[in-house]
Amino acid sequence: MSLIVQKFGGTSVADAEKIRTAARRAIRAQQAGNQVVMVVSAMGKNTDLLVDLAAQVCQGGGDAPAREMDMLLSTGEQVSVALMAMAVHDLGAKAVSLTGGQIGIHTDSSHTKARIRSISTERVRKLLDAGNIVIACGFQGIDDDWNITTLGRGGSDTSAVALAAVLGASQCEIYTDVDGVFTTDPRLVAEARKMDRVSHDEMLELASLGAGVMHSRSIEFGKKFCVPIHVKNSAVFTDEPGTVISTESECADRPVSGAALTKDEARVTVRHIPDQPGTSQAIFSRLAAKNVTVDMIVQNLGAGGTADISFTVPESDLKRAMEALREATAELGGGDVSYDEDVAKISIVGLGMATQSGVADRMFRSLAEMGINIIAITTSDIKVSVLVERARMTDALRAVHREFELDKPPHERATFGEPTTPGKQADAVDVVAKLQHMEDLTIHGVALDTEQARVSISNVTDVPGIAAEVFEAVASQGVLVDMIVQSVGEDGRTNLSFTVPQNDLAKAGKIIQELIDRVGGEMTTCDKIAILTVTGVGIRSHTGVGTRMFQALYDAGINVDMISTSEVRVNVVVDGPQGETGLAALKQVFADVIER
Ligand SMILES: Nc1ncnc2c1ncn2[C@@H]1O[C@H](COP(=O)(O)OP(=O)(O)O)[C@@H](O)[C@H]1O
Ligand SMILES: N[C@@H](CC(=O)OP(=O)(O)O)C(=O)O
Repeated sequence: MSLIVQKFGGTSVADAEKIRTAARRAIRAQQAGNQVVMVVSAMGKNTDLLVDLAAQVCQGGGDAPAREMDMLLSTGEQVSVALMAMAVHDLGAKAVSLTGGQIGIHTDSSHTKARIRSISTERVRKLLDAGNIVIACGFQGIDDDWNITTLGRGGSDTSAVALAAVLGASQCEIYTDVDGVFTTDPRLVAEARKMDRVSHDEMLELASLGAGVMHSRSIEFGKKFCVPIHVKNSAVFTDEPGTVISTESECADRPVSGAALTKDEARVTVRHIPDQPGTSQAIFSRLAAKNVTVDMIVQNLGAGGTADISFTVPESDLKRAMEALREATAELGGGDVSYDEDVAKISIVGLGMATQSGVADRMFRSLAEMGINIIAITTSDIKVSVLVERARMTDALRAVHREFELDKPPHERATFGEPTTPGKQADAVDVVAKLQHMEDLTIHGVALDTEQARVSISNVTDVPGIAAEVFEAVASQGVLVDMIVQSVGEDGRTNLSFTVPQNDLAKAGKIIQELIDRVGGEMTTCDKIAILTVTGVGIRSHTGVGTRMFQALYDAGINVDMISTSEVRVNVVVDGPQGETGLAALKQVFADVIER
């Protein structure tokens, strides 16, 4: 008998009628011959109401104790599962509701953002075998000391996919208030189109860059444990397929599959820090110690012995980030820290981007045409992110959606009816081994690329259109740009660095020189750089990765020139001759977590 996990988000259990509709759906799946586990979130906006209540009670300026926050937030899901079980009974089937602790979802003790360590399946299996629909609280677990923990906002998706993985479910259905995963948030861009399918890597990036329809860590599980995920509309009772998240992209030859917006992050900049080995390590180890997740790290080449570094942090972590930075700058003996909450991050994601030139410049041009200034840029092989002023974020999202014609279906559309199970079925022994460390860090590999060169432009006028002009010039020469970073400007000037294949450096250098002769600025190039890359799953959200990486490079006496991060990789640029030493250092520091 096959087992199905059905997850119902808050929007799908917002009132009594919706709860009954969800219960009917589960009963129907059971009547079709499946065992059914429902994972349910708090009703409607109840979690938000609880967060708000906590803020009203804590007026002393401090944060509410995290343990008590979890005790409070977990109650939202407890209300839903009890009501859901009652609805199932009322409709004539058997059901038992369980809290995270009762199921045996064991987590670490990092309250409000706990990670799953393991899940016991015995109790769930017994209840299923006795003919029950099992109704599980999403979003919560229990630590070694029986404290209730929560998995971070939106975490019920992660509970659902993790349960599907341990129970060997044939599929995990995510029911929500839209028809599936769209090319961008349909609430913000009316032309957004539902995708038939999307690959794990694209979804990982989209989810971590703001596509709130899925919790990014749930995609890690989907990928690690080969769980087919179907995102569907809970209000529609048809065979409408929704979106399948699996190994395949919707269309391989399109450069961009989707766009996302993050508006709850703040930009932090540390200027005038000593440009020497150990700077990044001092900063990121302190941030990691305070469990601050960092994104969009932009470090540009230093000038006059000092460097600037900028990054974004969730607004809710800003206070802790500032404390960490005060400690770090005191230790480094210099550095001015500033922040800006009036920013939003716009990203484009697509597997096809890795092999096509002229993608980033199209994004930059579409923003320039709307008069939107780019504050900072970072890229990885399958995404480009830019920081813009918050007031212009929706215009920016619409502009990039239009530019890449995401509203139009791809020519060669993947057909439905194909098996949705991934090509590579996980080996049973492998799965069991991984399940013992459910959410531990997994690194696929460490790599060195010595075929790239770097071009850096400093002191160019910071106006809309400058990035578009630079990358259109490079693309006009047919040169494939790999990493791009644009740091946060100062006094109306900004700096841009990017990497190109060594063979193309002369071409790129010539065209950029012509450009800066016109618009001002200075160019430096380096014909031999080394790019060190760590790839894996959920790298960005494991704050320890950056720390280990920068510590290892520091210990090896290597200075980091550029950094870029994404959910599935971290790249750093170092001096060419130091590449091999850097590679050896990284292999050693990640030896215990590299997948064999
Ligand atoms: N790329 C996207 N595709 C679909 N929905 C998206 C996307 N990005 C953001 N969303 C938003 O996510 C919402 C669903 O997530 P959420 O409100 O958390 O629902 P649930 O309560 O089901 O978890 C949608 O209503 C939509 O506005
Ligand atoms: N109720 C939790 C967990 C969750 O995942 O909710 P939803 O499925 O409605 O996004 C939250 O609001 O964060």
